[in-house]
This record gives sequence, C-alpha cells and structure tokens, in this order.
Amino acid sequence: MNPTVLGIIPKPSESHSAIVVDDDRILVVKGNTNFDDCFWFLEVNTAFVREQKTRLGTEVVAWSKAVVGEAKIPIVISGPSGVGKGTLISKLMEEFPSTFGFSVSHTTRAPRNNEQNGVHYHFSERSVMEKDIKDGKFLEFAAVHGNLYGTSVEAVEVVTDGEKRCILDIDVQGARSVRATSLEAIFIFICPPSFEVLEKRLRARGTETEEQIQKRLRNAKAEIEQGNSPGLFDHILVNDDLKTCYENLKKLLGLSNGVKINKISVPELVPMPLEHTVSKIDQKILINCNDPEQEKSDINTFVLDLSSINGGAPGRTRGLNIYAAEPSTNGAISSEIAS
Ligand SMILES: Nc1ncnc2c1ncn2[C@@H]1O[C@H](COP(=O)(O)OP(=O)(O)OP(=O)(O)O)[C@@H](O)[C@H]1O
Ligand SMILES: Nc1nc2c(ncn2[C@@H]2O[C@H](COP(=O)(O)O)[C@@H](O)[C@H]2O)c(=O)[nH]1
Repeated sequence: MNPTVLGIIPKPSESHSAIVVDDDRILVVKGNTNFDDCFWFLEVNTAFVREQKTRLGTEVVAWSKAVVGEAKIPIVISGPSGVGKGTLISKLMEEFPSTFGFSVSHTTRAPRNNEQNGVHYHFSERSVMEKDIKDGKFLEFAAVHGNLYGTSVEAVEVVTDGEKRCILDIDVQGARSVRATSLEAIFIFICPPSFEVLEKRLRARGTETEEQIQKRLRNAKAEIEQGNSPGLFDHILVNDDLKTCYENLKKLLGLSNGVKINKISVPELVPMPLEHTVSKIDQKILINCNDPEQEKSDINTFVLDLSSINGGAPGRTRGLNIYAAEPSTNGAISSEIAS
C-alpha cells in the first residue's frame, strides 16, 4: 500500500542522493540546487508521522525542508472581534518592518473593501480549505463567527524563513490549538476596557452587518471569559487608550527602548553540484562534491551537522549547521569532523 505523503513536497531536481539518518528520517540532498532548497528530510517514524498514521489509519511519510539557523519565537495575539488586535499589529509592523512578519491566515469569509488576497488573508473556497486541512497543511483552524479560519504551516514558515518574528492574529480556539502543538510561542490576549466600548468600536468600524455584529458580540462574551482564564495566555493587555496599550505591548516584547532585533544573515553558499556523494559520521553528514568546477576551489567537502536539528514536519526542520571541511595535506578529512 502506498503511504499518504504529507508536508510540502520538494520540487524535483536533476539528481539527488539519500542517506538514512536514524530510525525516524532519511536525508535527501538535491543536486544542482541552491543550498537554501537542497536539504530535505523524509520523515518515516517521527512523533508527527505516528500521530498522523493514527489519525488517517494509513501508512504515512512526511516531508520537511531543512534550513540553517534557529527560528525566532512567534507571537500569538488573540482577543474578541473589534478589540484592536489588527490595529496594534499594524503599528508593530509599521515601526519594526524588518523584525516582524504577519502570518497570513486562510478564511472562507468574503473580503472587505480594503482587503487584498494574500496580504490580509488568503480568501478560500470552503471545499479547498477543508481538503487542505485534511491533508495536514494547517497548524490550526477554527470555525469563527460562522466562517472557517486557519493558519497554514507555510504561513508561519515563510515569515520565519525570512528571519522575522511571526505574528499570528487568531481567535481563542486557535490559540488553544497552537498551545497544543510543539510550536513554542508567546500568547497575548487583548481585552477591551468594557463590553460597551467593544460594541462601539465594532460598530464604528462599519465592516459588518447588524446581524454579524450581534454574532461577534455574543461570541466576545465567551472569548473574554476564556481569555482571562488561567493557563492559556502568558500576558493580558487592556486596550483602552491605544497609545498606552501599544507602549505596553512593546514593553513586554522588549522593544520599548527602540531596541530592534537584528537580522542574522545566513552565509551565502555555492549551489549543490549535480554530482555529489553523501556519507555519515555520527550526527554529521559529509557531502563530497564531485563537480569539476567545485574541485577547482579549495572547498570540496561540506559537513552538515544534524546534532542541533529541531522542529520537523509538518513545518521546517531547523537548526541545521553547514560548514566547509578543509582537507588535510594527504587529502583526508580532518579528524575534528568525527569528534
Ligand atoms: N484603543 C482604541 N481606541 C479606540 N479605537 C480603537 C482602539 N483600538 C482599535 N480601535 C478601533 O477599533 C476598531 C476595531 O479595531 P481592529 O479592526 O484593529 O480590531 P480587531 O481586534 O482586529 O478585530 P477583528 O478580530 O474583527 O479583526 C477599528 O476601527 C480601530 O480603529
Ligand atoms: N483560529 C483562527 N482565527 C483567526 C485566524 N485568522 C483570523 N482569525 C480570527 O478571526 C476573527 C475574525 O476575524 P475578521 O478578520 O473576520 O474580523 C478574529 O478574532 C481573528 O483573530 C486564523 O487563522 N485562525
């Protein structure tokens, strides 16, 4: 029986090599491909794969792209409709454009006048979204105010790939689901100063019909109750005066003194040659490049250090370390690699 294949499938390459890393995963190295897309894991027995086998009742394998470096911890912002989550997030993104990136959710609700597909949301057909959920492409999803909303794994990963800190604007059910995943995040609940103020803001925004406003206000009561219950959120902020709330948000994110998180650049590397061989010493994979072009340079062997990898399907495998191995005078690879 063919297994169900989950995760983002790598684009085909002209050549590839593969090596069994351990009982859980196989490393696939794509030839003639840039380093940022050439290392992939096919997971065959990780916790995620075992969980999905039980869920689907079939054999399962899952792809996970391997990337260099660690992810910055995402921020989950929740709160009732109209409390000002979007307003606060826009201010953060405007003041710190190179620090934060927004997780663009999928939704089945219709776009508002000022909303662009792919920017504010990925506006989706329900049947398409339901299929993607079934295929394990979503980190979380929930039925909110009569529509389906969800955060795809990819929405978070593309922000993190860009070395930015991902911000998720999701409802309380979504926050609870993310808490239950392996994704480490900071959870912030935005509370209105009163129910009356919330209603006023929602009406003043003018984006919903009266019926929709009533539905959102009914749901807000339960959300405020759950948001204030212990254990789910790390921080609760009251959004009364916008300026004060924004300053408090920056303070808890360690940004109040204008301190910005610096981008860490990933070293530029040459593409993986078409022809190469892979071998394994403990948690280190040696990649020997048989490319004549490559041989002209001093660097002919790369070491892929897997000792700090983390994450994995349905998202990226992070914490990969790549460096060049210097050959000794007799052509052997330094014994340091084996240590
Ligand atoms: N502190 C504040 N004082 C007064 N008005 C505010 C404040 N914060 C936000 N607003 C206004 O309230 C309205 C709702 O804000 P916003 O759209 O950011 O809410 P939201 O929590 O993102 O809502 P939703 O969950 O429905 O997307 C907007 O018109 C916004 O300008
Ligand atoms: N669980 C999730 N909730 C989400 C997501 N994206 C947005 N939301 C929440 O939906 C409501 C309504 O949003 P609106 O844009 O229609 O006003 C709001 O509370 C958002 O936080 C998601 O991906 N997952």
